[in-house]
Amino acid sequence: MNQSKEQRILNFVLQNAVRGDPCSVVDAIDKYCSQKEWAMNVGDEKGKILDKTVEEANPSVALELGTYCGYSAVRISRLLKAGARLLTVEFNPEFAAVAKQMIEFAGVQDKVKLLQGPSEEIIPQLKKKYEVDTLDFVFLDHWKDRYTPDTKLLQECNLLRKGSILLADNVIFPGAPDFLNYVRKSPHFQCTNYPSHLEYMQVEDAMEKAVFLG
Ligand SMILES: O=C(NCCNC(=O)c1cc(-c2ccc(F)cc2)cc(O)c1O)c1cc(O)ncn1
Ligand SMILES: [Mg+2]
Repeated sequence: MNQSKEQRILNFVLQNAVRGDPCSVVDAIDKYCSQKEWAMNVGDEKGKILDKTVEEANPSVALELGTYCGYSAVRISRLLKAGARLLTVEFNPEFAAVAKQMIEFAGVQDKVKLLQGPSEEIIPQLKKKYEVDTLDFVFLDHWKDRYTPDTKLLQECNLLRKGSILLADNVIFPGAPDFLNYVRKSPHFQCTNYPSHLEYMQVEDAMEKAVFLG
């Protein structure tokens, strides 16, 4: 059975990165996906915006929606303080299997909990099943038409607190127009747009930061 693109990315990392070194894993994925096969990792240009936002949030508990191969899970978790944790949600079992190996190779498995399943099922379980009180940081990078319903669900489940920071990828390309509308019109969010480019391409994209005001 021939390999998937995601398995090829993982194999390139296993052969070209340094076990236990998250930065070498991130760099190896970027090298492969910019030179060999495009893939929907957040990439280095938007990754730098992600880094700055994670540092601003300095989260004890972070949530990522859309793990894919684990690129941003590794990128985020390398910045977490001792004892902090990242919960990352992936719907697609094949992607989740690759991401699990990527996270373990990077040596961040003690900081990251990978949850495989639909976000709309997992979000309502976070408090009771995953012992979450509130989320300090949320990275939205899953299906673009899920950004708005899942943001509403996070609010309904009382998972956000005054100052919780949401960061959304791809608000220009592929685009999340309803999400931009929702958070920018809502009195409960303070929004900032960060123009950038689609990973590994010269196509315009942007990230949107939405701080929950309570
Ligand atoms: O594939 C699932 N999520 C990936 C979401 N991410 C994206 O779709 C995504 C796409 C692009 C992109 C950009 C240009 C282009 F030509 C095609 C795609 C870029 C990105 O940066 C993304 O983040 C998925 C599966 C599933 O079964 N259930 C729930 N989610
Ligand atoms: Mg994305």
